[in-house]
Amino acid sequence: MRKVVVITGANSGIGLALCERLLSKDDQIHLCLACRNLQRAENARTALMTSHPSADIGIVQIDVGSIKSVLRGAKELRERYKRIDYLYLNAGIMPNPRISFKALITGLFSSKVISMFATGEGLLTQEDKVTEDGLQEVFETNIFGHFMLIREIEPVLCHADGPSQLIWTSSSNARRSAFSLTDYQHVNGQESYSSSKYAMDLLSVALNKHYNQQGMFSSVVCPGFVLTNLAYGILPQFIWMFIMPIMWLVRLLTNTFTLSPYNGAEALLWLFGRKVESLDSLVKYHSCTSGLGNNYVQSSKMDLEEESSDLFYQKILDLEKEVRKKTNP
Ligand SMILES: NC(=O)C1=CN([C@@H]2O[C@H](COP(=O)(O)OP(=O)(O)OC[C@H]3O[C@@H](n4cnc5c(N)ncnc54)[C@H](OP(=O)(O)O)[C@@H]3O)[C@@H](O)[C@H]2O)C=CC1
Ligand SMILES: CC(C)=CCC[C@@H](C)[C@H]1CC[C@H]2C3=C(CC[C@]12C)[C@@]1(C)CCC(=O)C[C@@H]1CC3
Repeated sequence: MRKVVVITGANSGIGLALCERLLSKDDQIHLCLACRNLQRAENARTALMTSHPSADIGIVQIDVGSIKSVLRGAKELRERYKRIDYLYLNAGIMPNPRISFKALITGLFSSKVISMFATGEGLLTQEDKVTEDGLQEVFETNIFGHFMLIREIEPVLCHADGPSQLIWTSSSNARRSAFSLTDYQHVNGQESYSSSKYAMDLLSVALNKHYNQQGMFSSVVCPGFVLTNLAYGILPQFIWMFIMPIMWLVRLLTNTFTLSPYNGAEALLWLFGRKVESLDSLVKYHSCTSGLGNNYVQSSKMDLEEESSDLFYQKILDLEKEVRKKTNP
């Protein structure tokens, strides 16, 4: 039977590169592009069909920043598939990013220069807003919409006849100090992206604890720094192209400058087909590119305590209840 692979945010960047690479690895899969914009999804399908003419590709419209859309999309997935083998939770935003050039210049002459390039720590702030659902946009898009999606399609994800895998696109920018259990949506602060990506680590650990026995396994990936639409929101594309030689030099310092979506998708692809017994819930998988341009996967321990993961899980379950009450009074 064909393996069913659903990917959110599949129409561009790392998501689209992952689709290309999955089809090259296994042309027998059924790929489902879960995107918010149908025209962009169609364009992505056309591009994928050009390179893989016999590919089996479906589309489902899901805006993970809208509960209504998630519920509608999830219903469609439940009706369309008996089982989903892989769910890549990849869609993500970093709205209105601002670089602190002062921090960048200071960082260049400090001992933290390598970690600054690897994680972007201290260099970026964002401006978040409240969605129609009354949630912080970054939290809802990067985390909560995806969580609701998982909950809604649980019946097709959890089965006795073989495991299913959830694979989150997190970030090296995920930082414990940007996250607070008392402000898990990051209402107060300007690092909503970093906070949401840290929340992803906490959630993945909790999902493993609650769902492994039901056959569902969750992993977290850091794709490194990749030049995609997300990066073009930070600086225009022509500036990135202009400083490309500098970025290749930075690659000599840190293997996290993967730069191309193809390279960034390395760890996401590596997890496809991996035996779930070999995965460690408390580990993140990083796409890495060496100075010579070779790709490989590295793992690192998550910076968390299981107790915080449990507490966050309880909070997200409470929020789910609240949101469901509002949606279906
Ligand atoms: N670029 C980088 O350096 C890094 C990126 N990441 C993460 O990788 C993931 C992919 O981003 P990347 O490929 O870089 O950037 P892109 O902007 O190219 O891709 C983001 C994808 O997410 C989709 N998306 C955004 N908001 C929503 C929404 N509300 N509902 C459904 N889909 C949505 C976008 O759709 P649309 O085209 O309609 O906007 C797009 O397909 C993100 O989670 C990002 O945080 C992590 C580490 C580094
Ligand atoms: C000379 C040069 C390379 C300048 C660029 C400086 C910064 C704009 C980048 C250095 C590290 C980058 C980075 C990200 C954004 C751009 C930088 C801060 C991310 C935060 C983008 C989104 C992620 O998920 C992680 C990235 C980590 C590294």
